[in-house]
Amino acid sequence: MVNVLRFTDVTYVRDRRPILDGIDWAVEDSERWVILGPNGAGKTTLMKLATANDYPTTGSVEVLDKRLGRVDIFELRNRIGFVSSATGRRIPASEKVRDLVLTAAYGVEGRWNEHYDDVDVRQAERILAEWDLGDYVDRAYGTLSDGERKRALIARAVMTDPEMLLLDEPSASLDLGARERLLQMLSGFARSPHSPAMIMVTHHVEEVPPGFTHALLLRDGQVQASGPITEALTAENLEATFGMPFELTVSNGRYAAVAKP
Ligand SMILES: Nc1ncnc2c1ncn2[C@@H]1O[C@H](COP(=O)(O)OP(=O)(O)OP(=O)(O)O)[C@@H](O)[C@H]1O
Repeated sequence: MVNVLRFTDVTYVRDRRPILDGIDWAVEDSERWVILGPNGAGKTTLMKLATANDYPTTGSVEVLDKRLGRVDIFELRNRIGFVSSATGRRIPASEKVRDLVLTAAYGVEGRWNEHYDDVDVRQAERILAEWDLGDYVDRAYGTLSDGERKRALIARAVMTDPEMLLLDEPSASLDLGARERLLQMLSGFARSPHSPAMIMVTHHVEEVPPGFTHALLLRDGQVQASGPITEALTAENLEATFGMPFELTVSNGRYAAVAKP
């Protein structure tokens, strides 16, 4: 087991307000974490630190064994796969799907005049096929549906064989079918021993892919619960996190929560 992420007493303060407050959290390479919490709880801020896109105000964040503030963050970011709605907005609409994945190997968005090796082209096409986009390699990114775009962005994120894959609300805005399809694929990916550590932010327990092993529940910048998913993702912890009582059910690894009448 290798530690890919370690937060020690992390505080992140803006406008004199603690947005993250005393966070202790560690992730190992075999773990798949889901992060839940109400709007404004600090989930995106946590992601920014975990992807080396910002620094804590106090405390320490170690990403892939390197302490933020003492390491070249550009070298570190090459070892991390990250998908968020902001990532998608940076992709030119005319970008071919194959190039979208291929350019990840060179850390650029939008193909210019780079030369790519055949081996990279084949790898990009293989990954696209794995994410069910084998027939879309010559399509422009802007012509894809939301669900197809999400899968294309994940394919791009895994192209560089990252040691950690972070997904910020990958199912947001997807229709039921597209969401279920994505969840099935994420579930399969999560269960593969060859996959990197995974961390996924979501607003809904229904979107937790089976195979995810751990959960972190955040409220007002503080950890309400954290640990193996069966211990952390409980009705009691959801109530403490969202401030209302829930009935929580689990069936075939899928969670569902409704407010108690
Ligand atoms: N740079 C900043 N300056 C001031 N306030 C900030 C800054 N970044 C985040 N915040 C505030 O910190 C709080 C947490 O924001 P964050 O985006 O991390 O929450 P979140 O859990 O991801 O929310 P959501 O579920 O709505 O996406 C919010 O109240 C936000 O307005």
